[in-house]
Formats: sequence, C-alpha cells, structure tokens
Amino acid sequence: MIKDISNLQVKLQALLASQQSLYTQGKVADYIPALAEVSAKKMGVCVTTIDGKCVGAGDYQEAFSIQSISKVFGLVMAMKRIGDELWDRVNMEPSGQPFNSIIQLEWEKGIPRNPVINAGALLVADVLVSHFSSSKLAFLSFMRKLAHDDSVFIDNHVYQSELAHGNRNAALAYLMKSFGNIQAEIPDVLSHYFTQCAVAMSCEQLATSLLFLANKGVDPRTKKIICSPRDAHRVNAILSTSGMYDQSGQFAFSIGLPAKSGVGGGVIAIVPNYGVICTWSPPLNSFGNSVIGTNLVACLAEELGLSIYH
Ligand SMILES: NC(=O)CC[C@H](N)C(=O)O
Repeated sequence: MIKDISNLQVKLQALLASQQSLYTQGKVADYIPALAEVSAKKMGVCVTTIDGKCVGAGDYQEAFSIQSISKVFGLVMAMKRIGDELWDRVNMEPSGQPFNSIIQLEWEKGIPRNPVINAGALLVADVLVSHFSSSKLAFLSFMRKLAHDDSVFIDNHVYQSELAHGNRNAALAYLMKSFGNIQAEIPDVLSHYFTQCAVAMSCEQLATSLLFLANKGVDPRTKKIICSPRDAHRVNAILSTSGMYDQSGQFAFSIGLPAKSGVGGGVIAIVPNYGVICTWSPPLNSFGNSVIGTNLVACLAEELGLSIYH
C-alpha cells in the first residue's frame, strides 16, 4: 500500500516546485490583521513517520500561526480531563456550515455541531479554563511536550490582533452562555481560545507533535500514552468528517485522511499506523483551507497510496 519513501525528499521538492505559481489562487486571511502580514509565497511540507523518519522541504522549519489546528490539541486535553461528559455539551456531526457560523447554534440550543468548528472549540476552551488552574500554560506545555521542543511559543502580536477583532467568536460564546452551555466568564474563554490559536509552530514541529494520533494515542518516541486508543480513534473520526469544515466531504471523497486546517495556512493530515503530513501555504480557498496545502496533501496521499478508505 505505502510505496517506498526512500526518495521522499526529492519528491517533496518536486511537489513544491509544481505548486509554486498557484499561490495567486487563494487569499491570505485578513480578518485577523496580523495574519495578512505573512507572505503569500511561503510554502512548506513535512512528513513524519511513527518509525522515526522526518523529511521536509521548503519553509518547513519556519513557525507560522497554527490557528484552528490548535483545536485538535485542545480537544485531546478536554477529552482527557472530563471524559464522556464532554459529549453532553458538544456534538460529533459535520456542520455543513462555515467554521465561524452562528446560525445553527441558535437552532440547536447552544450545542455546537462538533468540537472543531469555532463554537465547539470555544466550548472546549471553556472546559479547559474551568478545569485547569492556568489553562494557557497547560496548553503551551502540552504543545512543547508533544513537539519535544521548548521553543514552541505564543505569538503575542497575533493574539492581540485576534483579541481586537474577535467579535464573531465573542458572539458565539455569549450565545452558548445564554443557553447555559458555558461555565467560565466569556473574556477568560476568549482569551484562552485566542491564545491557543496564536501558538506558532513549524510544519516539522506540528507533524512531530501529532504522531500520537497515528499511533493509537502513544507518542512513538517516548512510548508515553498521550490519550487512549479510543480517544485517538474518536479524534481521527471527527477530523475525517469535520476537520476541513464545509469541504470535509470533498476532502474525504478525493483524499481520504483525517485532517485539520487553520486560517494561518497550515494543514495537518493523520495517516493512521504510518505518520503525519503537515503543509503550510497562507493563501486560502473560500472554505478557509489552504489552496496549495490541500493540493500537497492530495498529491502525497495519491502518490503514496495513503487513503484510509482503500
Ligand atoms: N479556521 C480557523 O483557523 C479559525 C481560527 C481563528 N482563530 C478564528 O477563530 O476565527
């Protein structure tokens, strides 16, 4: 199934070259002004495997804003902390709506469709704020532990920028609070959420830190249990059905991997029992997913035969 990856480095370089001119097909996010300062031409890709390989090309060691990719890690922390109680407060269905949509949330009485749209991630942020004495520090140290790298940092410029332009997320959080589905104070929930979105990491660091999801919850380098096999399965299932927002169906149809995007231009894809792909290219399509990043994952999945549906 998975072909020989001995010349993966060469393949990755060639793939990047083939995509280089396509950055004009998308638009760099500017609703968080700090994100618009990043060059549209940045491009990186990294593949890590559970047997210890790490191959990258382009800007794969440059840190970028992980944004919604942080929702994966927040979810793992919340599942671990409160267990099945979480699923009384957030659902596990695709939303069929844009990531920051508010309309469904009122119809469904403040219960978000899933934990990886904004409403669901704000709910998860509430769980973390309510169950950790310092949820931001706990989040950052979780990221550093998973990346095996203490240089992972929170980009304060991005944080401040989103804080100053976060009205939509505030609206989502207040609406959930009005239904009694948020426990902490809204400014604390928003501050945690914007902090985790403002974590800066490279493709290499992200692809390394997510290996546990390809390995039934166990970090393959330390053999430490990060989450249970059941939770790893559940997170991968949610990423398969909802991780690429309203493009998740098309992504499953054509690529077939659990994946998550962020408006900073990152895309991560989990290849169960094999490894992780992380790509970065800031210009986004209308769904808020990186145009080139999605193409790169598609090409690699096809070339290496990685789809989970084969
Ligand atoms: N899709 C995303 O990456 C969205 C994250 C961003 N921080 C927001 O809440 O709008």
